[in-house]
Amino acid sequence: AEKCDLKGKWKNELGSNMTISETDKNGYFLGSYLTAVTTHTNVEIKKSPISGVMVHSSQPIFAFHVKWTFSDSITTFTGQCFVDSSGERLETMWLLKATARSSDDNWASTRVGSNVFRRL
Ligand SMILES: CC(=O)N1C(=O)N[C@@H]2[C@H](CCCCC(=O)O)SC[C@@H]21
Repeated sequence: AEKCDLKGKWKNELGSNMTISETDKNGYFLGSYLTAVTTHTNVEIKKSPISGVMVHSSQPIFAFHVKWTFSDSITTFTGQCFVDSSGERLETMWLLKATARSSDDNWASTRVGSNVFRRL
């Protein structure tokens, strides 16, 4: 299969954009994420740091987390980079953990979803 490279700029169908850096020889990478959406009202959305790891291969699997700079929450993404007829795409699933006031409220503090990113 052709090589799918994580490095570069990606966008998803929500309009969120992310940039992923070079991966080092151990597969670690950094980046930044600008989300188009948030559950928080009256916050200014800002770029947030990505740190992640991938397995070197032609269609690499990866995992990364985003520590949101404008809310007390973290999203972890897990996925794989594929090459198809229309180019490269990242197929991901994510978990968003928001800070709960107490363990009683914790049941409502994790969101899950899936998402596809294409090259910007
Ligand atoms: C790719 C995808 O589905 N998502 C995306 O691009 N933005 C939203 C979430 C943004 C969370 C911001 C902080 C917060 O509201 O707590 S992470 C999963 C979802």
